Amino acid sequence: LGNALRQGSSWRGSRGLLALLLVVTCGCAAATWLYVTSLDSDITESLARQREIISPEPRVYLVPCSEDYDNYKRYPGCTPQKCGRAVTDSAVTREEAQVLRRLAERALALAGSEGGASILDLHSGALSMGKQFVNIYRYFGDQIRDVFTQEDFQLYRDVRGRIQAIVARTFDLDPTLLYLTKPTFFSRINSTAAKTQHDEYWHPHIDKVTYGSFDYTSLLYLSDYGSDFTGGRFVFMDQNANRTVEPRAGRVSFFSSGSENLHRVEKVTWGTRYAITVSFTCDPAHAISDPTLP
Ligand SMILES: O=C(O)CCC(=O)C(=O)O
Ligand SMILES: [Fe+2]
Repeated sequence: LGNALRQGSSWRGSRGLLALLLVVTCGCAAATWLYVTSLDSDITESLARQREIISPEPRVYLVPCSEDYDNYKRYPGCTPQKCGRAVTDSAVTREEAQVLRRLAERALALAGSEGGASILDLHSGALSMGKQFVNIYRYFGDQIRDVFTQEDFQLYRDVRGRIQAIVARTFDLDPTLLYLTKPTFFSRINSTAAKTQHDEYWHPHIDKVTYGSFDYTSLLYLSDYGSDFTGGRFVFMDQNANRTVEPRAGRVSFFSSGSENLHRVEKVTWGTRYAITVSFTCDPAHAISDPTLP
């Protein structure tokens, strides 16, 4: 009997050991899974889909500010203290976006890059042509008045003002301490293979590093993802995930320009994508005035 009891208890003991082993194995598997998925940056979330309408309030996604801003002079009331991204479909109407898109089509039809990405900067007059740029005001002279009207410039100024107000409201800034800066430009992207570095729009970058004076970047989309073009989504590249914004005509996406907002644009696979990049600085020395016809 004593023997049988001893055997019984040792059997119970090894069953306990087996259960413990099972728990440890499952625990290890779960930890490994969590670790692997945390390394996997292929998780993609959408911040804004083309088919939804984000209105009246912007959809705001805050992230901690990077230390980038510490390397620059601080401008109270403007320098980012609140960082992140936001998307709104109520700042610019689809009709206004269409007017601006037609303007971009007319202007970029004058020339354009040989590769897939062309830009037009109304301030400097820079327009992609073949493998380089020309100054539209010099190159086309008075003819440029057939392409742009005073009303076009008025609409551009209006839209710029509305975007500035919404950036200021979202990030708790004084709107009068935010200035337009350069480059501010129209872009046209299609699936033609790149011919020069200027055509390589898809590289991950930080606007503050690429463009220096930027503190807040805004993008006004003039065409629709999925119907005017495919590919070409905007991607915020976060530590653990990619967060996309699908372009929609009239949609404004805006964000603080530091490394908290590393981003890229997917390659356009079909069709043509139009957008305007409107950038803001806190440094009055880098301010530019609204473009006007010469
Ligand atoms: O067109 C876009 O969606 C983004 C372009 C961009 O990243 C830039 O102009 O710096
Ligand atoms: Fe950018």
